[in-house]
Amino acid sequence: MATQSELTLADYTFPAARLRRRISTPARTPLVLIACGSFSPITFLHLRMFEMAADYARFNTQFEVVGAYLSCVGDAYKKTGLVKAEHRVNMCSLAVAQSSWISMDPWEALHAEYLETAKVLDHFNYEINEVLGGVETGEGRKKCHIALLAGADLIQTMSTPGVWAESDIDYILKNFGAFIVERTGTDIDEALSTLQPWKSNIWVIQQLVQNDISSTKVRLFLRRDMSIRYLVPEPVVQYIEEHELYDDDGAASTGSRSGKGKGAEGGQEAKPAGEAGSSGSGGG
Ligand SMILES: Nc1ncnc2c1ncn2[C@@H]1O[C@H](COP(=O)(O)OP(=O)(O)OP(=O)(O)O)[C@@H](O)[C@H]1O
Ligand SMILES: O=C(O)c1ccc[n+]([C@@H]2O[C@H](COP(=O)([O-])O)[C@@H](O)[C@H]2O)c1
Repeated sequence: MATQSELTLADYTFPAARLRRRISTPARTPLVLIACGSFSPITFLHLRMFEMAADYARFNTQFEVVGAYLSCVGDAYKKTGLVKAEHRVNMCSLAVAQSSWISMDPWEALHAEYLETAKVLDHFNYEINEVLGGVETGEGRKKCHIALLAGADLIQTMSTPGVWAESDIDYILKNFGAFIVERTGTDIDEALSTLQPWKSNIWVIQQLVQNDISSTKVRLFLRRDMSIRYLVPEPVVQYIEEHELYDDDGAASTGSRSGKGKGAEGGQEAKPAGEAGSSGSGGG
């Protein structure tokens, strides 16, 4: 497989190999889950989100999951702690290498400019429903429902003035909707309070085993020379070691300390590891 550093948009092809092209229950609506984020680095919780969402969809909705994608933000996002896109894409690819249904799509990360999430979801809709023509049901073809998969902190940022364009929130929640995984430190009711007009397109998933891993904590452990084993997949541990990522603040990173609505994590570095805050709006 070409590493992301060798890939350019010119030779990009949509990764469709793990997308199930035939639905097993024709009455159901095929669903593809898209997790957008920094993934700096990817953790087991990010992977676990897909499993939680698939269970939730199976037991509580009329959807049938036919595929799932990780999409890393590009370097222009310039969030604190963001290592270069090529590393994040490579780590995500390693993390899903053994998965039969989760893929890594480098398209967003290959862009030099920042791409809003609405555009990223449009890309998946185009590739899956327009180019590939959706999925076969046995009774004809059906378009897939493309949905955003995110943690509660991300949906909370939709209520934070200035982070998202109002028109994008409407566009995303009307046309795609979101599967939201509860997250320690985020009040889900509060996070959803301003999103009531779209509530029929927002599915909230309880974490039955509370898991508070965050990339921020993983980076903090690495800077303190502490183990991150069993917080992130082993090939990702090895990749981080090989490339000496996150050893110090800024090395191999995109360089900025602030980005689209994101602050520095310097304050957290001063705290003992156990007190490091959660990420996202709570402290990412
Ligand atoms: N522990 C968690 N519980 C629920 N959702 C999570 C958790 N960790 C990450 N997510 C979600 O995963 C997606 C990608 O997150 P992101 O890459 O920002 O990870 P993060 O751990 O929050 O990173 P950072 O600590 O750098 O802010 C987001 O939608 C985020 O809400
Ligand atoms: O599209 C937007 O306007 C927008 C505003 C804020 C955040 N996002 C996306 O939400 C994700 C947030 O990731 P993170 O790591 O900052 O929690 C990332 O994929 C961003 O591109 C997108």
